[in-house]
Amino acid sequence: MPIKVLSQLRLLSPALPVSLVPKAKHCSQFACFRSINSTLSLVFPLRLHKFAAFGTRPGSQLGARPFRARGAARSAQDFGREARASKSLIEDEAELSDWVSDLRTSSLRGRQTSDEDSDSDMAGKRNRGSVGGRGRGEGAREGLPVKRRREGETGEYDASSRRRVRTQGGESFPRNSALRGGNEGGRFQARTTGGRNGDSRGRGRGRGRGRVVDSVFRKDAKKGPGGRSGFISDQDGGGDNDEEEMASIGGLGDLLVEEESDEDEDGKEREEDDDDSFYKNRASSSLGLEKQYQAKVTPSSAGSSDSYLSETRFDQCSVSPLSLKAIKDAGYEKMTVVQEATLPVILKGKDVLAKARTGTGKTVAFLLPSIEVIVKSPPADHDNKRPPILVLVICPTRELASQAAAEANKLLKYHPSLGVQFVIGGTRLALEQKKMQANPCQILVATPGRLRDHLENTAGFATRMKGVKVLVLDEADRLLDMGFRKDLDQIIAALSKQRQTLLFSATVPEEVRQVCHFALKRDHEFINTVEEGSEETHAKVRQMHLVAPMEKHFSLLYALLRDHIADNVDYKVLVFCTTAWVTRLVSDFLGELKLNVREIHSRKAQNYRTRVSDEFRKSKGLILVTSDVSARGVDYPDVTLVIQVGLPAGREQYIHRLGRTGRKGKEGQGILLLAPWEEFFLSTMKDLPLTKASVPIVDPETTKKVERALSNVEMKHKETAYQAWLGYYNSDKKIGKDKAKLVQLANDFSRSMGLDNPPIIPKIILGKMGLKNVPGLRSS
Ligand SMILES: Nc1ncnc2c1ncn2[C@@H]1O[C@H](COP(=O)(O)OP(=O)(O)OP(=O)(O)O)[C@@H](O)[C@H]1O
Repeated sequence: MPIKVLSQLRLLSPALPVSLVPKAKHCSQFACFRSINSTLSLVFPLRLHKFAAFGTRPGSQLGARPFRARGAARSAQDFGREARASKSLIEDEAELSDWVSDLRTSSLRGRQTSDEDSDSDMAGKRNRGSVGGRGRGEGAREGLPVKRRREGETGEYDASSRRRVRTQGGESFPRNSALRGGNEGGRFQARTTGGRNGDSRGRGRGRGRGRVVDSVFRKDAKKGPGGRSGFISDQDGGGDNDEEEMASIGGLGDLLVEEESDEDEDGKEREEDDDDSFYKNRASSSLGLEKQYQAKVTPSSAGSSDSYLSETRFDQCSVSPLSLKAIKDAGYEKMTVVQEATLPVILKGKDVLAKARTGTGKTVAFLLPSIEVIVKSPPADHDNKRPPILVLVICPTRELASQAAAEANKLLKYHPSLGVQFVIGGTRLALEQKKMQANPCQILVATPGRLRDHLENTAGFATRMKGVKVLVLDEADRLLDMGFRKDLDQIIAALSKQRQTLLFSATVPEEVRQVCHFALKRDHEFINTVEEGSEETHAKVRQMHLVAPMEKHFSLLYALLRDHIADNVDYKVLVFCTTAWVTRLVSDFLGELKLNVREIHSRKAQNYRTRVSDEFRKSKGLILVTSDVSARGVDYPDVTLVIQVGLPAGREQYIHRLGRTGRKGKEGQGILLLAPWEEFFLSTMKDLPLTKASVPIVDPETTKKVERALSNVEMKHKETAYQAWLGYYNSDKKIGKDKAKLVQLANDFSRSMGLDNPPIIPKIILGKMGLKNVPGLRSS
């Protein structure tokens, strides 16, 4: 009884201290919870895995080398004692979803818990990019109503605010095509923030802290520190190649709220706006002393406008010989531009916010100096049982955490006393706890939700966290959006204020730049390697859009792929779809057309996703149809084409998805396939070099083939795709506000799959979507 179920959950909402939670596990109404959970997972396909206190934790993660104690005991307050106040479940929908999940996990089905998150669907809700709300990651869930939205999530907002960039003099102006000029000078902008407010941002390019980067490197190189020697045998920290869609997602709280009135929903929005203004106020005060400076890369690195490597070699920098040895083994000789720009600043101990294009080596850019900080810092006194974590890297996805840990392992190859470990959602907390106890490492890579779990539930962990010298937020804009902020608040509160903080991302929207100041010191430096007036995307990636009626999308997609395959023997294509279920549908469809295709999304079991991800990384001649689980950070080499079908979650998400091709200075191609009513999205990307794609030929024979393929796709898959499609676009303010029109469009989508009669949707779901009694829908 879903309504009853929701009311039962609501009964639990006023305050649910963690300590009370385990009792739920032994609740006599276990069967009832199981049914709650299965109903909820059907209706709200959330990722449900985190709430450790409610039951067994799934999965595992890999540790690496042990921590070598270097001193005596050191005390710190246990975070547990400062644990969060009890709160409403509605306030923290992700945790509620996790709790529900754990009930399911503990259910009599005896299912392998490590697959839990595959049951959740993160992809049903439009995720408006980095300033999006709780529906982060791959979006949120299939077929869900998503009412709670923040102003910052709208395309219009993105359009106006995103394109505000600073001139050398610090004034803001809209970026437009006239300002694009490549980076003939090969220069990047590096600025500091930290003080001045408002419009009088002061000094112009080249003034203030101006300096020439290569001279800095030469100077620094003379200092070259020594290092320890030895070979590390234990490399397991990087081996777990899990996929993370997001540490947690929003939604259930939304739904509970939605069940009530619009006023409630508005109230929720106001609550979040209040959060925003709190951070923005803090942010603007930290912007008061803003300074700017310009740095220059060496002339030779200025060659191509898209050059990702600088002329500076790692051995010209102040890097320890053992790190240099590892860098050499990894095959890196010259630094990438972002590495060159950030290394000396980080080594000086500054907080840094860095922006650099996708695939340009940001991971090494933050890992290498972090390792150097540890190597150079004197041994501290500490509790041998609870040795401090010295570097903490927080990533928004499991995949990224795993990649970063693997990269760290490469760099630590010759540092025998240093190790890396990663902790990620969707895995068994207890196992992580054991591994951390047995093998405490100095570097920890984590997803935010899981990190918070450890803070709250792992003995001594909070004490270890107090030792963090360097905090890295990878994909900073994503991490600092509303969805992760609560987790981050708690995490940051648990860290020492003496730490150094580094924020890296390919996209740093202005509003996030402001919000992010809560994590950084006032005198931090903003190092932007994307030249003013140039695009955030790679010049070598040809970007095109194709606007066509929805009924043609399947044929056009097939024709685009067919043509691309014909022209590229070593084709490697990513097809991004709006939701997990739409991803499955498209994959089925392309499979029916005998294309070599794989699918990856949050509905797939973790081990399958890991396997497919690995296969795609290594393969050529393969198409990977994917939801936004692959949008950020995933380093698939040599992707020749990225196709995005339907509205991306936002401008930033478009850029990150596109960034899966053209990595490391390579060429690539991107095509955005939209319906005419989605064309408005292009206005948010006017400063990007998108051109109109030529429409591929779809002859009658191809049309027939496509129709046949669609008719072979399982009906159930079409039904779920229809529902997911409806949920996704329903959450878009622009499209979702006119429900009748939305349903018309959904029915067009249904027809495009070959279903003239749209699939039936259960009334309860329609109610949740706010679509009850909307003409054109069929309900049961
Ligand atoms: N100095 C270097 N020289 C050559 N290759 C490098 C260097 N530094 C990093 N790389 C490689 O470049 C690739 C891209 O790096 P990475 O994934 O860190 O990019 P990124 O900027 O974080 O991308 P995204 O924004 O998509 O997350 C990786 O395969 C990495 O091993």
